[in-house]
Amino acid sequence: MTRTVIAQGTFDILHPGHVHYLEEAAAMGDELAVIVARRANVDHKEAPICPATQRRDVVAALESVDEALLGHEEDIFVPIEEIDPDVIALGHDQHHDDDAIAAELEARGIDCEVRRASGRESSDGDQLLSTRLIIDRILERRGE
Ligand SMILES: Cc1cc2nc3c(=O)[nH]c(=O)nc-3n(C[C@H](O)[C@H](O)[C@H](O)COP(=O)(O)O)c2cc1C
Ligand SMILES: Nc1ncnc2c1ncn2[C@@H]1O[C@H](COP(=O)(O)OP(=O)(O)OP(=O)(O)O)[C@@H](O)[C@H]1O
Repeated sequence: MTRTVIAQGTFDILHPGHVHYLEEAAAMGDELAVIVARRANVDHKEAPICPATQRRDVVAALESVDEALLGHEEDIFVPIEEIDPDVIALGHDQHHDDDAIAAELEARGIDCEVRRASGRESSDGDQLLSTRLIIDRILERRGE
């Protein structure tokens, strides 16, 4: 039986931390589907710069990704109900609570494991492994 894994995030400006996360998530099963967050749901940090369709299309082009789709505007569990995954791979720093997600899955009758991926650190101390760091560097270099 094919094991489907779900990963999710904003993926505004891609960097090797995203590549690491999605490769690790893909290795948790046979097929990886990635839910790309809608701008309206990115409320815990600055809103993304790139449009949602652009973020989805770039994620879809990665080798580890079988499918990338736009998230639901109001109910983040709707795509999960449709895909019915075997594993949800949370990112190492995603603010979601593992137990709360597991409880909601159970309440909706979705039999799915919740796992946490690992974080990738800069190998030479110089890499910019977060979208925020990349944007901060751009603003610094352009003298904003
Ligand atoms: C299981 C799961 C499903 C999600 N589904 C959606 C969704 O359908 N639509 C959406 O806009 N965001 C969805 N999200 C939320 C975003 O993917 C994301 O966590 C957040 O909005 C962006 O923050 P981040 O990139 O720091 O994780 C989901 C998150 C989780 C954990
Ligand atoms: N360095 C990293 N190592 C492993 N996973 C990462 C890394 N950076 C981001 N991710 C994961 O990628 C997914 C999408 O992350 P997101 O788009 O929020 O990127 P980000 O670079 O962390 O953004 P920001 O700097 O704005 O918080 C999340 O699940 C996150 O945990």
